Amino acid sequence: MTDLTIKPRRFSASSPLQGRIAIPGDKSISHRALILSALAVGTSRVTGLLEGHDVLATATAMRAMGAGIERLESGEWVIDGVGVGGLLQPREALDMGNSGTSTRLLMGLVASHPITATFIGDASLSGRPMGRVIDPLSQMGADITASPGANGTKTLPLMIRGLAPAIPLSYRLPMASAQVKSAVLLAGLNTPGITEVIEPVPTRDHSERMLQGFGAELSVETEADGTRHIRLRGEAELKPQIIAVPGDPSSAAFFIVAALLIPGSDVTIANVGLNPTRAGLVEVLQSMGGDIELLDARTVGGEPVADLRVRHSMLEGIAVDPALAPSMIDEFPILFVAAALAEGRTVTTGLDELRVKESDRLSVMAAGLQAIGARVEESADGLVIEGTGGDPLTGGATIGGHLDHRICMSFAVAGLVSTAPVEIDDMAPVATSFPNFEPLLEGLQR
Ligand SMILES: O=C(O)C1=C[C@@H](OP(=O)(O)O)[C@@H](O)[C@H](O)C1
Ligand SMILES: C=C(OP(=O)(O)O)C(=O)O
Repeated sequence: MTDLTIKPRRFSASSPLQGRIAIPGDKSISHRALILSALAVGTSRVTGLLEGHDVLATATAMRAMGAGIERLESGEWVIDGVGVGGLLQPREALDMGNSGTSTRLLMGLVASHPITATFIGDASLSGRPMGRVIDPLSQMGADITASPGANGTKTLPLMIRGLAPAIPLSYRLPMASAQVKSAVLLAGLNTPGITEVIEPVPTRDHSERMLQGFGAELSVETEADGTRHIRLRGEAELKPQIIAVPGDPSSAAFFIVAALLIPGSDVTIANVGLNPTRAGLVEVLQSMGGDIELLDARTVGGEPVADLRVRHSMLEGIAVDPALAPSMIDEFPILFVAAALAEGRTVTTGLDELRVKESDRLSVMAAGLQAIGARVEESADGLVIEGTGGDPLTGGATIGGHLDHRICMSFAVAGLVSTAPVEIDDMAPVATSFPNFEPLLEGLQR
């Protein structure tokens, strides 16, 4: 799984980007398509599956727990499910690579099956907090032994012994996290009675949509203040499905921002997922003055999708509403690059969660942007950025990618709008979510 070849790359001031591209499948939806297909009774087919390392880690782990998972051709996969309750004891440790989503969702599955699994991962993943899933899953009866991390956190490697039947739980999320929500719901699938997740701040709802699509009894009730109560009836029988995975808005984000920033650009990005719980970046960039046109809005695989036409625009700084953060949580690194070239000041707050992603995305972005000439200040929960008003950044520095795909791609885009080249020490992590990022970029440069 882990490719140890280091790929240093240099990104230089770019000619206009022009043309049409299709980006790979959505990472969140791809994980869930594999997991739920593997738990259905019968054969499911998935098209447009993201074949990034993170999703492949989920596929390998589900195979190790008994599912039949086969790749027919690019993006097209067939999955023979074992049925809810039918997961087998994996013989070896499950290697989650760099993927937080794989780890937390699969921990949820194991928690309510009568099996024991060990989870391991790379250096980045092994530093990330797992207490957030260990707490609710332990309340459901799972027995979990984790490694001690920095500041009292619980981390990988960890071992989880599931309990079947598990104890149904009503759990109020202490942080806005779709991974924690999904871990509890997936544990609830093989648990008698009703498992409830109470979500004060809405996060991506792909698990809810797809569970309903597979025939699980799941309801969502929203209070006047927006708090969502998601209730799932356990011991569900999932029916196999045919799933078309839409393009990943989090991958599209790099091309949207590159096209907005590079003069003369006019790019159409086909088939971009625009689920409202994911579309915050488009809204923010449009309110900064970005020319992003939604074409042919339609539904693919139960998710809203459109083609996006993006043209070079002068952006204006903005105070980003922290309530939008969950709907663009993975897009802040590239938004910071956009803000660095906007006219005036951009202020972001409420972003503590960025500190526990593949890297501490607030401090890594602040330091990297400063190194290439941007004016950035880091606060406890956000960045304040004074833009150049469209002038290029200085560039001329080497940026550490910190095993974080989104950091690598954000600074690649920054290199395209810098006077001197920006070197990324290792672009290999990009293969976790967007294996063809570089060829797609080269194909658009005129
Ligand atoms: O559920 C998911 O598929 C994801 C949820 C988010 O993480 P959190 O739940 O930690 O916010 C996001 O950052 C990640 O890339 C994918
Ligand atoms: C945070 C991310 O992924 P994960 O948590 O699955 O590692 C991401 O893709 O930006």
